[in-house]
Amino acid sequence: MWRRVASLSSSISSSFLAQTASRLNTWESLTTGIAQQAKGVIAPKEKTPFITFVLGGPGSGKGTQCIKIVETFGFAHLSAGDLLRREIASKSADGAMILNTIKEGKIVPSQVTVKLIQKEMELSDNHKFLIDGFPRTEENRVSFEQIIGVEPNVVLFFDCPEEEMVKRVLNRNEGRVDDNLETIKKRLTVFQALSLPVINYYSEKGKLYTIKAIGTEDEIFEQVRPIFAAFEKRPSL
Ligand SMILES: Nc1ncnc2c1ncn2[C@@H]1O[C@H](COP(=O)(O)OP(=O)(O)O)[C@@H](O)[C@H]1O
Ligand SMILES: O=c1ccn([C@@H]2O[C@H](COP(=O)(O)OP(=O)(O)O)[C@@H](O)[C@H]2O)c(=O)[nH]1
Ligand SMILES: [Mg+2]
Repeated sequence: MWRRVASLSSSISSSFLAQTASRLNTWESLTTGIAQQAKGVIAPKEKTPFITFVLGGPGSGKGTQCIKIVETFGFAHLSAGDLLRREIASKSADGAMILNTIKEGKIVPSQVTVKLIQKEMELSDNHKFLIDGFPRTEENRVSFEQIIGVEPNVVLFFDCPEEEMVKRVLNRNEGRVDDNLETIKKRLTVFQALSLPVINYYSEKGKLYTIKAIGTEDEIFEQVRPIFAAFEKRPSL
């Protein structure tokens, strides 16, 4: 519970802790639990987070495959889109802006999305995260790195033909304001222009795993499974 660590840390006035925390980046200061250990409240050091970004166009099957990854490998699933829709439903200050942005198929300002993701990560007891549908732009990516202070271990790209994505989204039937032909066209343009550069960035970094996202859900998962199975053998996961 990284949020609890953070709040305890702020209540400790020792200059050693203050100096140490300021030298650490945000993530480290949240995760090391220095403050708690100094007080003897806890506790073992938290595990290093293992972060997977799940990318792909609208309807490529990100959410569907995330459910299977959670079931098989025990990750926490953080869907950026779901977090934003929750903000709309809760009528928060940003709700109206988020709704308009989603209707237009555009991208919500990075700070808003990263803050929501950060909150969920802090609240989670898990150290393995699937971040679904984020980052969608280079600006999103940089903002995550700056605010959270870590990079993903793995980036999955569900590569699906546009025609198939459109068909799936129009049949999704979840009552979403953006599941209509007009918005899908805009989202596909945004995906090509803003999201593909992020995918290329991770490809160049050697972190990208491309999945051919056509076939049955189970067939697609058989491409995903070995990726995490290999990481499970390593001490980092
Ligand atoms: N392999 C598949 N074949 C056919 N339909 C699929 C497949 N995977 C997912 N779907 C369906 O397509 C729609 C979009 O899938 P979803 O997981 O929501 O995609 P995304 O999160 O990438 O937008 C959903 O209705 C889902 O049930
Ligand atoms: O990091 C994100 C994730 C989502 N969205 C907005 O939320 C919409 C729906 O995203 P979601 O991931 O739920 O869609 P999916 O790709 O799963 O269909 C996107 O089109 C964007 O308008 C955003 O602005 N930033
Ligand atoms: Mg989705």
